[in-house]
Amino acid sequence: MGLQLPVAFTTKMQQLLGDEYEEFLASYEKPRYAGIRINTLKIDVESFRAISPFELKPIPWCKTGFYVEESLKPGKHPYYHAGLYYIQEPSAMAPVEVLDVQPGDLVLDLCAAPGGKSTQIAAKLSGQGLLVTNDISAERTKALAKNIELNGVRNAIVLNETPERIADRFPQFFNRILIDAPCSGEGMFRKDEEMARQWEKRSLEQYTNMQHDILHTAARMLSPGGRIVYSTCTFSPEENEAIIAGFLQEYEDYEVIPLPGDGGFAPGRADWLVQAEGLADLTMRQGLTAEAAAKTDHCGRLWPHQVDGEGHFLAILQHQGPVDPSLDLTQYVPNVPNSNDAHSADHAVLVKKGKIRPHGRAKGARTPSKPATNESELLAGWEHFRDEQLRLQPAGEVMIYGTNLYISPLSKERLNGLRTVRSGWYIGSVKNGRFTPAHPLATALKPGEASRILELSVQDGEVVRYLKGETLEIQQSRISYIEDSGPKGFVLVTAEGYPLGWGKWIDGILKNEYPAGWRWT
Ligand SMILES: C[S@@+](CC[C@H](N)C(=O)[O-])C[C@H]1O[C@@H](n2cnc3c(N)ncnc32)[C@H](O)[C@@H]1O
Repeated sequence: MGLQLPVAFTTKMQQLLGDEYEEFLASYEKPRYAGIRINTLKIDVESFRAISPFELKPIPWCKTGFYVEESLKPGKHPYYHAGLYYIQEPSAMAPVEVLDVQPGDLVLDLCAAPGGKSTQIAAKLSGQGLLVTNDISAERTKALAKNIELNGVRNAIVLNETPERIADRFPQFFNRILIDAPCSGEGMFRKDEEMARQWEKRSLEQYTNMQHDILHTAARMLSPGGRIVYSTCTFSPEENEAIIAGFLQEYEDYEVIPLPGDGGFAPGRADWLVQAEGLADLTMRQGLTAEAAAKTDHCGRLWPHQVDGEGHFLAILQHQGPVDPSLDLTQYVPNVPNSNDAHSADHAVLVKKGKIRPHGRAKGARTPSKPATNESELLAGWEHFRDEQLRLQPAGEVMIYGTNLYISPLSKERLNGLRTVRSGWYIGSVKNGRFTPAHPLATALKPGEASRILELSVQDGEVVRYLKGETLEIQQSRISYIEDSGPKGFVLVTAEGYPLGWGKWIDGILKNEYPAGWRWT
């Protein structure tokens, strides 16, 4: 075997799995599985299937997930850069599927970086409601924010906070909470050999303490009748069933509800808590009752020797409510219109080359002549740009931080004092007194929402040149624009109709506005 598994790990798994162990061990000889999840904020599954550059094999527990051949490098396709799909380990798609997110929900993803599950939640919210996505690591929230933006999410707030500080601000607020807990990562050994090397150096107790604290703090933030999904990518019962049993013992108004039967989930291993040799003392040490331990049978596991995936643990913790009928979730969140609906290539061709009809433009709007210096001038800069360049009236509060503008699904007061990486949809900033649209404004737009569009073809290499940051020669006839905006100025650049970013067109030249940190390398 190429991969060196830690001896203490294999000994423990042999003890736990008994007869199943050889099969489990043999799974490490198989290649790892790669998956993509279609981002339904940008394209529906059938439309993607029609244009997919890869052969797609469905993942049983996720309707939008597909196995793909890793050697085809899905991260190196323009459609990835257009946010049409997210590359995600197949088992990792399971927790959000059972979180049961509906458009309009108030969702917290507490341990979210780099954002695989957050982007999946955002797709399920379909632009309505709120996603608060958080990670304690400042470094990792950079990737989280980027993935939120690449995937065209408008209604997310990205935090870099401790769960306690969020709980102080949002008591009983969210009706869905995901805890994809930090863990010893035993299910990652095949994907990342470094995890196997690190495993022995880390203390299990350090993880279980963290997991306990995160779950108990999350319970403070759940509204009555809401749901928490707890997941890990590790096999150890200490980090899984034992955490859930301890929680159930303390919180009698929760139950673990069974996982759907069609996803390939194996049951939780309550028996490991009460019977397995060497673990009996664990239950005793944690004072777990046999009754609480037994309830963890309803948890679920994806095993690498039973399904095509690296493995995961998940538990649905349902609060018994009752849901307060006076609790109207929308009272917290201004009604951000659902302009993130999935759109197909048909929508993309609605905009034809050349002039297009004006829509929603404020007549007589003028470019502000002086540099913007105060909040009302910053706002006026945005409004002018919106009326001139966009066909969109987004609801939600425009928040100003320094010279940066966001449209946020929450009021500024709610976020005061919290380390906020993104306070909503980043729409632009003011540079040299002029409003400049932000890159995430472009990535979350639909082609029909921009007044000036350039469609590049994926086939002829032009898209890649744009993604590399090159200046392109583009004839005027290729720019589509509304009648009175003219062809000059900011252009929404698309890959066959799917937005990539901004360019600035003047006299046959497209100046590239694709951000340096995002470029194709
Ligand atoms: C398994 S990873 C999350 C993966 C992510 N859910 C995804 O799907 O892309 C666990 C994350 O928890 C974060 N973390 C660790 N301790 C935390 C804490 N106390 N509060 C919040 N996040 C924490 C880590 O920085 C790490 O990014």
